[in-house]
Amino acid sequence: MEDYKFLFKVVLVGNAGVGKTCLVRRFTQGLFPPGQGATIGVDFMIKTVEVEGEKIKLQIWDTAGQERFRSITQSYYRSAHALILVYDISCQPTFDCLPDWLREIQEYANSKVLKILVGTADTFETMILERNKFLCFVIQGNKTDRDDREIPSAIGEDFAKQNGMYFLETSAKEADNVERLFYEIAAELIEQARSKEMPRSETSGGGISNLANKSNYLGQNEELDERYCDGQPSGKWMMFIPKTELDAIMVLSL
Ligand SMILES: Nc1nc2c(ncn2[C@@H]2O[C@H](COP(=O)(O)OP(=O)(O)OP(=O)(O)O)[C@@H](O)[C@H]2O)c(=O)[nH]1
Repeated sequence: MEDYKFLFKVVLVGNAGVGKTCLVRRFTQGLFPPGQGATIGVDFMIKTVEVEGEKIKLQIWDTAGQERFRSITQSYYRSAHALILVYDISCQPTFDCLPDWLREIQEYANSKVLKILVGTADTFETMILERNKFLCFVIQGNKTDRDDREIPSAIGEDFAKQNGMYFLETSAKEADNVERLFYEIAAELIEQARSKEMPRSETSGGGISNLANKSNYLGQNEELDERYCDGQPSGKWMMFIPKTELDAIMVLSL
């Protein structure tokens, strides 16, 4: 099994044509695709990075910006650790739509919540996340290589600040700030994961069921939700799968 310490799910959303697919391909494949077609539904790519000496697997979900795919893409927001909301700095309407995106994300991120702890037998590292709070939320202006900018950086930055988000401008075309975007997200998620780790003693009292033969559910959070929570979601949920060898899962009743 591949060796990594954390698996993080990063989801990109934003209007059609802002460059989400190009950003993902620039980061995961190091190229700027010529004649990139519109994304149909949702696509995903994986890249393992090393941050602060830890191997981190980033599962990057690229959603379609077109309205007609919205019902498919909505279901991906709620299981994200980090959400990147992208606009095109040379296209005012893509910036004007950001409040609508925020409303929609809020609506879908606030659905059922539950709390699960996942650990390995000997270390039992655990992390708990609030489902209705993304750990890392970035507003990102793309296409900085263009000379027909419509949204000044300061306006984008203000919007991000008002909504408590990170802000970064990138160019997928020129590979400007793209690595930085994903590495900073990974670093932020690691920090938050570490700060949420609980000592072993705090985890006693819950029921532990053996998952040794079910480790193929790594990262499949929706399946974990359904399978291990008896259809009674409540409280918080867990999204990190911390170790390659998953020995046990603890479901806490709240
Ligand atoms: N100049 C410039 N063009 C870019 C950049 N990133 C993407 N593009 C162009 O913008 C267009 C749309 O890019 P995509 O990556 O397909 O956009 P998307 O957001 O994934 O679009 P949907 O899949 O429809 O949601 C393409 O023609 C890209 O070549 C960039 O950084 N600079």
